Amino acid sequence: MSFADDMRAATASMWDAAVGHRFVDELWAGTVDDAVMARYLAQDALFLDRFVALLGAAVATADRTEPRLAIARQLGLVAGDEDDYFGRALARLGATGPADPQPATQGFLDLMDEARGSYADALTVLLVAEWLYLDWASRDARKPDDWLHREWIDLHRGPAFTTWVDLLRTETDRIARDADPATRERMTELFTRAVDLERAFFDASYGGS
Ligand SMILES: Cc1ncc(CO)c(N)n1
Repeated sequence: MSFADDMRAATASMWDAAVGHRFVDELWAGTVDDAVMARYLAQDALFLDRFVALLGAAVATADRTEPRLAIARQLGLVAGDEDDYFGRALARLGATGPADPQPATQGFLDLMDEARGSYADALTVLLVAEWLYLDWASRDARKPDDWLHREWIDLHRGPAFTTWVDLLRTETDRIARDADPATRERMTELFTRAVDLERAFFDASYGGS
């Protein structure tokens, strides 16, 4: 197994708890309560801001042109199409102004700030965020009718998004292959923290932390 696969296998129970979360089930069914969706998206708007900074750090620290350009293109999509969804979704849900970060969100902001220091660290956190979302969004099921739910699924699935996650996985494996044991250990620690936070982030949408 590759390094990325090993890290995922090591976190399987928490990974599966996030991918199979009640929020994901309700999103697919189109039954997420508007208050839950509003809480989730308001927190995710805070996440997205720092996620764009993390993508920028990966653009800056990549050691090859090809991945640097691929990451830059994805940064453009997040700052474009995805930001457009947020604007429409939060307006429809009546969200006013930026939210205060809940503990899971703050945990992610801190993790992303830490991970900006090196390509290895940035890649690892990007990989979890995108791979785990690809996983829950790739269910083979009928999509919900309401654009609020359907578009959030569509932003995280399909051939282009799958290619993007493949690149993150390939890059993570390449960097880990050449890295010293301390770096690999640090990558594993960041990966595990990120998976835990993904689960906690979904929980928080229901008023937990
Ligand atoms: C919390 C969270 N994790 C991952 C993604 C997708 O990158 C997102 N939008 N929000």
